Amino acid sequence: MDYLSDERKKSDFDVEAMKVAWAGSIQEFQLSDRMAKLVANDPVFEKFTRPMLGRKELLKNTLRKSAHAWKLIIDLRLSEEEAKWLRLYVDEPAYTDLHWGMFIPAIEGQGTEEQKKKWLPLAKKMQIIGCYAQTELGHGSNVQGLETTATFDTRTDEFIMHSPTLTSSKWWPGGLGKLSTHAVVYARLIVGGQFHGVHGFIVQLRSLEDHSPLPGITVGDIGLKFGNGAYNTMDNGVLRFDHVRIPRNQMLMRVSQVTKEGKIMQSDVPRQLIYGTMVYVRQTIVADASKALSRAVCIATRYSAVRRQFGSRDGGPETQVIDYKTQQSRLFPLLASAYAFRFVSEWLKSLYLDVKQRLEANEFSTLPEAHACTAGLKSLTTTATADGIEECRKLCGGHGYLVSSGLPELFAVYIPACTYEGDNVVLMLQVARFLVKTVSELGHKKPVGTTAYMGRVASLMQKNSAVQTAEGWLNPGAVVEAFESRAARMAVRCAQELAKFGNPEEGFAELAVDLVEVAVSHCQLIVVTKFFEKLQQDIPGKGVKESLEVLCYVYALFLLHKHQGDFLATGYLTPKQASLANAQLRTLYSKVRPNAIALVDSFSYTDHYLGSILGRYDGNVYPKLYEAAWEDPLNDSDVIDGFHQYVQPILKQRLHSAKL
Ligand SMILES: CCC/C=C/C(=O)SCCNC(=O)CCNC(=O)[C@H](O)C(C)(C)COP(=O)([O-])OP(=O)([O-])OC[C@H]1O[C@@H](n2cnc3c(N)ncnc32)[C@H](O)[C@@H]1OP(=O)([O-])[O-]
Ligand SMILES: Cc1cc2nc3c(=O)[nH]c(=O)nc-3n(C[C@H](O)[C@H](O)[C@H](O)COP(=O)(O)OP(=O)(O)OC[C@H]3O[C@@H](n4cnc5c(N)ncnc54)[C@H](O)[C@@H]3O)c2cc1C
Repeated sequence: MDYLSDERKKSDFDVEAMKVAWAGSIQEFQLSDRMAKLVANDPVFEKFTRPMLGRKELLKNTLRKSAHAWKLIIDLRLSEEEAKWLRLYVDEPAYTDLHWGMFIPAIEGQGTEEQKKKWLPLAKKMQIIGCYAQTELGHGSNVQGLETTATFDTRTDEFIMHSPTLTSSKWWPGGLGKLSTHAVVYARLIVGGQFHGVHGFIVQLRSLEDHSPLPGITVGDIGLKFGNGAYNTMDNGVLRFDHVRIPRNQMLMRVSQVTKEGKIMQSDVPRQLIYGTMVYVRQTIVADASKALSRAVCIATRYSAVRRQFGSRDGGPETQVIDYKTQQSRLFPLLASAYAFRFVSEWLKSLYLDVKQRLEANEFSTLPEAHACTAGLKSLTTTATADGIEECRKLCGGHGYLVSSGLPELFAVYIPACTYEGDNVVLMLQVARFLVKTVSELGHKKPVGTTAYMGRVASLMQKNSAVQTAEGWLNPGAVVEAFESRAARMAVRCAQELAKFGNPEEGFAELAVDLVEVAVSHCQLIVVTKFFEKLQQDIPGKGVKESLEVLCYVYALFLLHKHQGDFLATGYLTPKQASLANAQLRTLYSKVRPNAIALVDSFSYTDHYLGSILGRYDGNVYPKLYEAAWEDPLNDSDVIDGFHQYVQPILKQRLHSAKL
């Protein structure tokens, strides 16, 4: 029985067409759908018992699933793209994520042609397993502060990898703890006693025969992390080197080369390319944010339609909690954000691919913008998603706290995204630096791309909003101009404050909080703009574009309401205009309401991937929650182990004293 069928009948758009719009194209939809079903129908990928397992059993279980996934990839001759989707739907962090997601991209981006030819075939056939070993116990954010050394020995034509201090121990790399045979290790290059910056080195860690650590290498797992199951399926590791020698040709040499004689040769490639893998991964993290948020929203939306509280005094049905305005005002902006992040990630991927092609042709002019966009959008979307998952848990009331809701594990797995690949504050400060530089160059350099609006800064500083009615906000020009004016005015104001400091670095440190707010406002502008640009494309299907338009306005006006302090303080809006935006937002929520279930169905998630009783497609929540309770190991017997030993004596003592 489909308990949500009445809800599904209420929608006024073509759900199948929306699935394609969400996926990006019919091909993407079919590919992803095929992989989702392949995983969902395979009992090896069962995941409901995961949070109950001890660490060793948990990790072994992950290895079993990864091996099965690899077998499927080989047997079914899946393409790299199909394999990526398959791993995503297996939905279990594993060493393979770092192998495919960072080790291989690091070699692709920073290796020479010769190095790629040697290492990539081995890695792609999984004859070696690699990880990305950058962070240390003492330094993560400050990459230039890493302490591991790679000292060139001209006599033997080798680098000596060494961990000179405790704080130089590599700490955190996923896949390092127990599984990687190799790592791209980031270390201070020392040639002729001089420091020549941090570079990547391919280092073998474990024997390919018996997997034992090679001489001079100490390696292990860093221990349990937040949550049951969750990220504990990953062997984040610690690594120390004691004068380990590697051949010279294992330094990744696309940016700088060290010759046999110990000479450093710089190519025309900027040194920032050493950070290139992080740019690539940050871009993928934005797409992952839309996945994680849409999952949480799907669970909370379906459950909000099933759950009823209050409202009936005559024995009739109570009110579905999704009909409460407060529930809508918390849930629908998250639904809109999931779509907004999906479309901005689509755009970011195309920006990244363009930059990648240019880099391959040694054209580096767009790298700073790519860095600012990937860093800023990674920070913005992961912060919103982590907060959004927790909000979805609250939206599900008490049952959201049950592991079987799927939300606790999703939250525990997701939240480190705010930290890994760059702490979100540190990344926003990078965006702020880029914006301040853009403002300072306005006199002689025309800003382009996502900062083009800064070129109109004079008019954005003067013009105020012309919106007079709530309907007046349903105008892309009015909304985008509001976000542009806010971002431009905040950036200029900050630049003026910075100019008051004699030392710019001192000013930057002092004004860091304001600078982060400037960066956030710029990134929100990007997301809003890219959503409107998406709506200008041809989006087929009855009512699909109209529904997306509603979500786009919800996203923008929700942000406007949330940050109305900024919009008012910069003088672009009057309090009346801000309250008109809020009135429009209420109307928009009423438009989302009948489509809410269809909008989450459009994510096309299988019940396996959602992993949630509250978010089941058929809405059959209560019987399944009840059944699941009896599957808990505590309910294997009526009297639990330990009762007779620890509880009964207390009870007996009470009976005894009562007799007295
Ligand atoms: C999925 C789960 C697995 C997780 C894995 C991990 O976590 S792996 C570990 C993840 N770890 C982290 O994410 C660590 C986070 N930390 C970092 O990325 C860096 O240490 C930093 C960016 C914070 C500072 O860098 P810095 O000390 O070099 O100092 P600086 O600020 O002065 O910058 C100098 C110049 O470089 C520019 N530029 C900077 N980055 C990039 C870039 N990617 N591209 C292009 N350009 C970039 C910057 O704009 C500036 O340009 P300008 O003004 O001269 O034209
Ligand atoms: C689950 C997980 C997986 C990971 N996987 C890998 C991996 O595979 N490979 C790898 O190399 N690393 C990995 N990491 C490490 C990760 O990249 C770092 O933890 C991350 O870059 C943050 O650095 P940090 O830990 O040094 O934080 P810190 O920089 O110590 O942050 C602590 C606090 O200081 C603040 N702060 C720091 N610098 C500044 C500043 N300049 N201005 C203002 N505030 C500042 C931060 O905002 C934060 O609040 C992983 C981490 C996690 C949690």
